[in-house]
Amino acid sequence: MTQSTRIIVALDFPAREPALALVDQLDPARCRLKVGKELFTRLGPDFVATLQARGFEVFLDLKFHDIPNTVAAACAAAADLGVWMVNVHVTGGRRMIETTRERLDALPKAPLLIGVTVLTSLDGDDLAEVGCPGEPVERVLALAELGREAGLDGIVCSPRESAAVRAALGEDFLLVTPGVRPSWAATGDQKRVMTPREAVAAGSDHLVIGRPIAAAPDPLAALAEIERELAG
Ligand SMILES: O=c1ccn([C@@H]2O[C@H](COP(=O)(O)O)[C@@H](O)[C@H]2O)c(=O)[nH]1
Repeated sequence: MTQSTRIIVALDFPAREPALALVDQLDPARCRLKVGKELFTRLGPDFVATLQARGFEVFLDLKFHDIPNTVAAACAAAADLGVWMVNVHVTGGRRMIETTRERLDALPKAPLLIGVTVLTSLDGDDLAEVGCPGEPVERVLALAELGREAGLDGIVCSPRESAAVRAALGEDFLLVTPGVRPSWAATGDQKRVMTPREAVAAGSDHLVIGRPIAAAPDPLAALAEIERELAG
């Protein structure tokens, strides 16, 4: 993987026009694209096809969390869109993940299946408030182990947990990390963050980066700056 293809640009936009204004400046050789809840709810599968027609691999970030039959069917529907990666919440449980794995394995071509562990917008206090006391890293590790046993290709975690998950689960497990903030970017609602360079050094495979690029006055310059930082 080149440093550039590590980058997944999050297209968190309210409409097609501003999203495409950014996409038209990007190059599939330099990044993949993430379509999340906002854009998919507004524009649906057609927009995914528009991005694919421009040569981009798409991470469909809908974070499915439901009963096993429903999530497996939703991920099969995502596979029909030809997306590169799809995700579920690990807290949906072992059977939900196993059922989805089996459903995807029966298809001729399946996306990578990854699981969200602890949202990068949460810290220890937030977790305690929802009944999960303890350090985020402990919970991420437990969910990562469950997810791998159940058949996930990798997890979504913060780069702050990447080194611990790598040490526990080895190299053959994808670590997809949002919560990436170059030193010059605002943290916003993210609580567990690292810079792009720190994230890769910690073992992250893919860096999901939204606002530091999308909301920058010059998004292409922001992407180039991140690529420079990764190239060292
Ligand atoms: O734990 C998670 C899981 C998903 N995300 C998504 O990643 C991007 C991050 O965008 P930024 O603008 O770089 O903060 C966004 O689409 C989230 O939905 C996450 O941040 N944390």
